[in-house]
Amino acid sequence: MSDNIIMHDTDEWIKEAINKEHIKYYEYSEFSDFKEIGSGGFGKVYRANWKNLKCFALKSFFNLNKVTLKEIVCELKIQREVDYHDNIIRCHGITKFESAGIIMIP
Ligand SMILES: Nc1ncnc2c1ncn2[C@@H]1O[C@H](COP(=O)(O)OP(=O)(O)OP(=O)(O)O)[C@@H](O)[C@H]1O
Repeated sequence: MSDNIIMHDTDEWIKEAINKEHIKYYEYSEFSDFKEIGSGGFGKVYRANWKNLKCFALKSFFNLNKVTLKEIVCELKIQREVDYHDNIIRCHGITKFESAGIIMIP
Protein backbone atom coordinates (compact mmCIF):
# COMPACT_ATOMS: atom_id res chain seq x y z
CA MET A 1 0.00 0.00 0.00
CA SER A 2 1.46 3.42 -0.90
CA ASP A 3 1.82 6.31 1.59
CA ASN A 4 -0.82 8.28 -0.30
CA ILE A 5 -3.37 5.53 0.18
CA ILE A 6 -2.62 5.32 3.92
CA MET A 7 -3.00 9.11 4.16
CA HIS A 8 -6.25 9.00 2.18
CA ASP A 9 -7.70 6.13 4.25
CA THR A 10 -6.79 7.80 7.53
CA ASP A 11 -8.21 11.13 6.43
CA GLU A 12 -11.37 9.34 5.24
CA TRP A 13 -11.70 7.55 8.61
CA ILE A 14 -11.78 10.92 10.42
CA LYS A 15 -14.25 12.42 7.88
CA GLU A 16 -16.52 9.38 8.14
CA ALA A 17 -16.39 9.42 11.96
CA ILE A 18 -17.42 13.12 11.87
CA ASN A 19 -20.18 12.47 9.28
CA LYS A 20 -21.57 9.57 11.32
CA GLU A 21 -21.34 11.76 14.43
CA HIS A 22 -18.96 9.40 16.24
CA ILE A 23 -16.65 12.41 16.60
CA LYS A 24 -18.07 15.90 17.08
CA TYR A 25 -16.61 18.62 14.86
CA TYR A 26 -16.18 22.06 16.49
CA GLU A 27 -15.64 25.29 14.57
CA TYR A 28 -12.24 26.73 15.46
CA SER A 29 -13.78 30.24 15.53
CA GLU A 30 -15.87 29.20 18.57
CA PHE A 31 -12.70 29.08 20.71
CA SER A 32 -11.02 32.02 22.39
CA ASP A 33 -8.49 32.95 25.06
CA PHE A 34 -5.88 30.31 24.26
CA LYS A 35 -3.25 29.58 26.89
CA GLU A 36 -0.44 27.09 26.38
CA ILE A 37 -0.50 24.49 29.20
CA GLY A 38 1.85 21.76 28.00
CA SER A 39 3.59 20.03 25.18
CA GLY A 40 4.24 16.46 24.09
CA GLY A 41 6.01 14.60 21.34
CA PHE A 42 3.46 15.55 18.68
CA GLY A 43 2.57 19.10 19.59
CA LYS A 44 1.42 21.67 22.10
CA VAL A 45 -1.60 21.56 24.41
CA TYR A 46 -3.71 24.69 25.01
CA ARG A 47 -6.50 25.62 27.38
CA ALA A 48 -9.24 27.61 25.61
CA ASN A 49 -12.77 28.87 26.20
CA TRP A 50 -15.51 27.45 24.02
CA LYS A 51 -18.32 29.95 23.29
CA ASN A 52 -17.50 31.46 26.69
CA LEU A 53 -19.43 28.51 28.16
CA LYS A 54 -16.83 25.90 28.86
CA CYS A 55 -13.08 25.28 28.94
CA PHE A 56 -11.37 22.58 26.93
CA ALA A 57 -7.81 21.35 26.59
CA LEU A 58 -6.89 21.44 22.91
CA LYS A 59 -4.14 19.22 21.63
CA SER A 60 -2.38 20.56 18.55
CA PHE A 61 0.06 18.89 16.20
CA PHE A 62 3.35 20.30 14.93
CA ASN A 63 3.09 18.54 11.62
CA LEU A 64 -0.16 17.06 10.34
CA ASN A 65 1.44 14.48 8.07
CA LYS A 66 0.45 10.87 7.43
CA VAL A 67 2.28 9.58 10.52
CA THR A 68 0.56 12.11 12.80
CA LEU A 69 -2.83 11.41 11.25
CA LYS A 70 -2.36 7.69 11.84
CA GLU A 71 -1.45 8.42 15.48
CA ILE A 72 -4.58 10.59 15.88
CA VAL A 73 -6.83 7.87 14.45
CA CYS A 74 -5.11 5.25 16.63
CA GLU A 75 -5.58 7.39 19.78
CA LEU A 76 -9.24 8.07 18.91
CA LYS A 77 -9.90 4.35 18.39
CA ILE A 78 -8.27 3.44 21.74
CA GLN A 79 -10.16 6.26 23.52
CA ARG A 80 -13.43 4.97 22.13
CA GLU A 81 -12.81 1.59 23.76
CA VAL A 82 -11.94 2.95 27.21
CA ASP A 83 -13.79 6.26 27.59
CA TYR A 84 -16.40 4.77 29.93
CA HIS A 85 -13.78 4.73 32.72
CA ASP A 86 -13.73 7.69 35.16
CA ASN A 87 -9.93 7.89 35.12
CA ILE A 88 -9.74 8.28 31.35
CA ILE A 89 -9.85 11.79 29.86
CA ARG A 90 -12.56 11.89 27.20
CA CYS A 91 -11.99 13.22 23.73
CA HIS A 92 -14.85 15.65 23.05
CA GLY A 93 -14.20 16.19 19.39
CA ILE A 94 -11.98 17.69 16.78
CA THR A 95 -11.41 21.06 15.18
CA LYS A 96 -9.12 22.36 12.49
CA PHE A 97 -7.02 25.48 12.19
CA GLU A 98 -5.27 26.08 8.87
CA SER A 99 -3.12 22.99 8.34
CA ALA A 100 -2.97 21.96 12.01
CA GLY A 101 -5.52 19.51 13.39
CA ILE A 102 -6.45 19.78 17.03
CA ILE A 103 -8.05 17.19 19.26
CA MET A 104 -10.00 18.38 22.24
CA ILE A 105 -9.96 16.93 25.69
CA PRO A 106 -12.01 18.20 28.68
N1 LIG B 1 -6.60 17.36 29.32
C1 LIG B 1 -5.52 17.98 29.78
N2 LIG B 1 -5.63 18.85 30.80
C2 LIG B 1 -4.55 19.51 31.27
N3 LIG B 1 -3.31 19.38 30.78
C3 LIG B 1 -3.14 18.53 29.76
C4 LIG B 1 -4.23 17.79 29.20
N4 LIG B 1 -3.74 17.03 28.20
C5 LIG B 1 -2.43 17.26 28.14
N5 LIG B 1 -2.05 18.16 29.08
C6 LIG B 1 -0.69 18.69 29.33
O1 LIG B 1 0.04 18.69 28.11
C7 LIG B 1 1.18 17.82 28.21
C8 LIG B 1 1.37 17.11 26.88
O2 LIG B 1 0.30 16.24 26.66
P1 LIG B 1 0.26 15.29 25.40
O3 LIG B 1 -0.90 14.39 25.57
O4 LIG B 1 0.38 16.07 24.15
O5 LIG B 1 1.64 14.55 25.46
P2 LIG B 1 2.10 13.24 26.19
O6 LIG B 1 1.05 12.18 26.06
O7 LIG B 1 2.54 13.65 27.58
O8 LIG B 1 3.36 12.90 25.33
P3 LIG B 1 3.41 12.27 23.86
O9 LIG B 1 2.59 13.14 22.94
O10 LIG B 1 4.85 12.33 23.54
O11 LIG B 1 2.86 10.88 24.00
C9 LIG B 1 0.89 16.90 29.39
O12 LIG B 1 2.05 16.45 29.98
C10 LIG B 1 0.07 17.81 30.29
O13 LIG B 1 0.94 18.65 31.03
